[in-house]
Amino acid sequence: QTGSANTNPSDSADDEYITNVSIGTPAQVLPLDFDTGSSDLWVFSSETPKSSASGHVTYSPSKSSTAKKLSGASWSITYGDHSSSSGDVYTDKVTVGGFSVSSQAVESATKVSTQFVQDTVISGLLGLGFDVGNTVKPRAQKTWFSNAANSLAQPLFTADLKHQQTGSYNFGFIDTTLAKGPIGYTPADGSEGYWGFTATGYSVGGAKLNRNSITGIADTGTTLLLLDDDVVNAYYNNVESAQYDDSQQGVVFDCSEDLPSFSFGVGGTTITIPGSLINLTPVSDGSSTCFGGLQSSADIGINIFGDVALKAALVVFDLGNERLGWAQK
Ligand SMILES: CCNC(=O)c1c(-c2ccccc2)csc1NC(=O)CNCCc1c[nH]c2ccccc12
Repeated sequence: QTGSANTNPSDSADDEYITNVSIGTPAQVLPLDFDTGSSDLWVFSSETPKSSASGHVTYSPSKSSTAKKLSGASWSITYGDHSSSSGDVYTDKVTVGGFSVSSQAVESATKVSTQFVQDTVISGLLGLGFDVGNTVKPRAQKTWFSNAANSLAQPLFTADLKHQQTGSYNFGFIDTTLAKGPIGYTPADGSEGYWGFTATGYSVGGAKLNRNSITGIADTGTTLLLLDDDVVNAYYNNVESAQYDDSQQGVVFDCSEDLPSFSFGVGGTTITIPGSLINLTPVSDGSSTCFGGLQSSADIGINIFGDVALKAALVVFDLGNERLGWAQK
């Protein structure tokens, strides 16, 4: 068996990607952000304060004949950007791209931070990280993919995120027609809950790859490509107008600049992010100053290959073989 779900950028900056998920009986369809950088499936619900839930599609367990309260269970999550949510837990039928998990832990939010309240295009997150990262207590719960894996044709999923176009999350199969180049595989480290891996080198503007390895995570839930300062500087040294903007908390440049590409080696293949994907968006509507899709990871302590990098590739999250595959698109 397999599943295939379309996913769409939430706005003109590809800030996040929205995928519809069916929860309960009859189906309640919620737009969720699929997140390989976390391991909780949590939703705005009938238990979320009305003021916070305003504008969001919500899940009502009381309206689902298959919902069951997971008695005594609670959850609480805080992300690196200091956004957070918490609540209690139900199990219910959850269908993604036509594939159903009959008893999935659905974490109902009784509290959500401002950032999520304001982000009305999503009703929560569907974690695709490793189960070790799940925050439910007293007993951690499995992710939707972990519950599905044994019944899928293959225990893997792929992410095909696109700039301002519809992409897909496919479960249980690899559609190689989505890629232009071969898939390079490299071991995945799931010990922290993330999909960790090591790139073998990088280059700017189509030059030969160097041998400076970069260890980081493949994270669909983070918008940017966040790397060490020496890499970021090596890149922006090629961008005439680039400068750090305190108010924007990042590197900005003239929107008219012709940005160089950024390439990294992984699993014996090279992934090249075209410069156009690194020109993320004007700092505000109509501005001729643009915000970079590549920024520093210095104050994060971990390198994040977020959506800016993932958009350049078909990425295979292979749980069965504990490996990540990257193919140029
Ligand atoms: C900016 C979001 N990313 C992070 O905070 C993050 C960090 C991280 C750590 C410290 C400082 C900044 C980031 C490490 S791994 C990692 N990745 C995740 O945490 C993946 N999940 C992000 C979910 C998420 C956080 N804030 C949102 C706002 C809208 C949609 C989704 C989200």
